[in-house]
Amino acid sequence: MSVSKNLQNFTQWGRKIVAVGRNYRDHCAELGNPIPKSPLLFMKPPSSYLIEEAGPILIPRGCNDIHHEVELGVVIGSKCQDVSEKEVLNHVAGYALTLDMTARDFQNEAKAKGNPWAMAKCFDTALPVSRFIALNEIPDPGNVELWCKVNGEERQRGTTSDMIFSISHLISYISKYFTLDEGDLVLTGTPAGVGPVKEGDVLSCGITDLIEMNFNVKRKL
Ligand SMILES: CC(=O)CC(=O)C(=O)O
Ligand SMILES: [Mg+2]
Repeated sequence: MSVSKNLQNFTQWGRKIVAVGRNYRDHCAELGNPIPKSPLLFMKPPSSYLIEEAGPILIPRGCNDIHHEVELGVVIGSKCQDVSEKEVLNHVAGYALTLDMTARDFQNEAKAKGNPWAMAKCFDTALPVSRFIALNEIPDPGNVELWCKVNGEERQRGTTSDMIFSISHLISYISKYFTLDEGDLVLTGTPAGVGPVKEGDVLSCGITDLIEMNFNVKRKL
């Protein structure tokens, strides 16, 4: 797919962000969650994007347990509606390295009450994101090593080959229920090792041999 120069600024488009949860067995196990039979989906708003130069990750007011979740993001290049798994890669413009920051205490409370996860997943700065990564930089999205460190100490290392549902399956599945548009981002779930960060920490993550990003963590005043 040829990518318009403009799409390299996908975070400024204000497009949808669809996130997949529980897509790695080891992560399901660490939080005691069942293995899903079909993709578990939720949304994050474009106002949650945080690019590296823009400042720190802000722990939301009242949150005492914010977790890092490193994930591969997929940038949609053209409208996806009822797209078959075989066709999906024709609609992918590129990728991004992301952190699905999660207020775990808010999420646990919401889960216990059967409420939605918006407070846990949608706060400002809940989606630190890298530059646009072109298709040729990730020749095989099904075999990408992701890592995450807190103050230099490794917390997460996993590979997209361990996803329960592949990128093709996820995007085809989503497109059967709602349309994905150019500039939308799909977060593909996190491997094991999620855990807390606190004010003053430095959170780093990367794709091995390709990209690294670093964020300071502060509490929102
Ligand atoms: C338990 C979660 O927060 C689900 C999620 O986002 C994931 O990546 O898994
Ligand atoms: Mg996640």
